[in-house]
Amino acid sequence: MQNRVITYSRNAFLPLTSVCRNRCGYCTFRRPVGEGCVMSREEAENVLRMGASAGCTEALFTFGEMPEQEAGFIDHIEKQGFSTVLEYCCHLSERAIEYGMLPHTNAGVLEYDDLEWLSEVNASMGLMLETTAEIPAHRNCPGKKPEVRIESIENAGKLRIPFTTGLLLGIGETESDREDSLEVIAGIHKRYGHIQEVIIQNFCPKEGTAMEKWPVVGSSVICETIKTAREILPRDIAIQIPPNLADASRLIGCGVDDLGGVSPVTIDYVNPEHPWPAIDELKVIAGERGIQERLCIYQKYIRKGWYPPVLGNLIDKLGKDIQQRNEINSLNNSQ
Ligand SMILES: O=c1nc2n(C[C@H](O)[C@H](O)[C@H](O)CO)c3cc(O)ccc3cc-2c(=O)[nH]1
Ligand SMILES: C[C@H]1O[C@@H](n2cnc3c(N)ncnc32)[C@H](O)[C@@H]1O
Ligand code: MET
Ligand code: SF4
Repeated sequence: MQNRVITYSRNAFLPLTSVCRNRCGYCTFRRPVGEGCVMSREEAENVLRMGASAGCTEALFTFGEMPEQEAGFIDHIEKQGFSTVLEYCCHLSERAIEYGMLPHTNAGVLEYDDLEWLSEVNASMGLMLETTAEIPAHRNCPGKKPEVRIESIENAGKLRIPFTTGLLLGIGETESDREDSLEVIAGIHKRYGHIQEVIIQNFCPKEGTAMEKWPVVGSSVICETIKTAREILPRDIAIQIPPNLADASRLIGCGVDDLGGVSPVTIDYVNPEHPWPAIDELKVIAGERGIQERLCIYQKYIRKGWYPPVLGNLIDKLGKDIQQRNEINSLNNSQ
């Protein structure tokens, strides 16, 4: 995997709701229940339309965890014509498929049954483990308890959902906690075989949060963690870093395989102060390894047929589309 080409996915980011039952000390994405706390159908359709015309292959649904547990939320979701955010997500996933994009959902922790029916319209799903350590940043976060996250990731394995997980670095964990978190992910993958990528994401302090002045981890810690991840994780798991948060060109040499989802039509709503590099810049970051587009479901899982029947034709078509684009790009490079 070390010398394989660097990959990325072209996506359109839809933050369906900012309401969340957790209170992570590092997060500015979360907002209280109020006007505009649910993305309207019109806004969502706009992002899907723009994404499709920009050649995106993935619709990324990321939002607050179990928002229905927050008082007054139901009124806001009902205004869009749904009784839960997952019903809304399911509807928009179907719309995304009609627009020609593969849905990938990161909704936080989900109940087994919810995971099961949402997976019927998703090509892949994700949930960051964050860390196996009990840390103050996760006080008042029922969904960030390590055992709760681990169970959810295992459930995705039982359901054969191609899965993205990862670590958030510098939130109060120690070096040995990072090793422990990676061992846990490796162990889950050995049992279920569904982890396609692990994100090594560095925490970025945000103004107005409890962790505004919290020290950040430097590139050397990120690099060490990537190397440790490469040692601990099975070879078939890709290591992803977000190119808008870290010094990606330097970290490539540490064992990175992938630059994750990059959205040409929206900002990164979780890290709005960090714009993504332009798609042309990804080529510079990847250097001699070269850069190629991938789908949100990796080849291995396409071959195994780990996707719902409704996605068969679209996966086939998009696979051919990106193959053609990748060939044209590599031809241009060799001229
Ligand atoms: O733009 C972002 N994309 C995030 N993504 C998107 C991700 O980079 C891509 O959608 C996947 O690589 C799938 O192609 C996540 C996906 C997950 O499943 C879990 C966590 C994340 C976290 C982020 C994030 O913080 N910012
Ligand atoms: C969607 C993912 O975004 C990450 N996330 C949440 N807040 C921050 C932040 N301040 N800096 C970096 N990553 C963050 C978490 O790991 C979450 O699971
Ligand atoms: N709320 C979910 C989680 O933290 C996904 C998005 S975070 C902005 O797991
Ligand atoms: S990081 Fe996710 S779970 Fe934590 S408060 Fe923000 S939206 Fe909620």
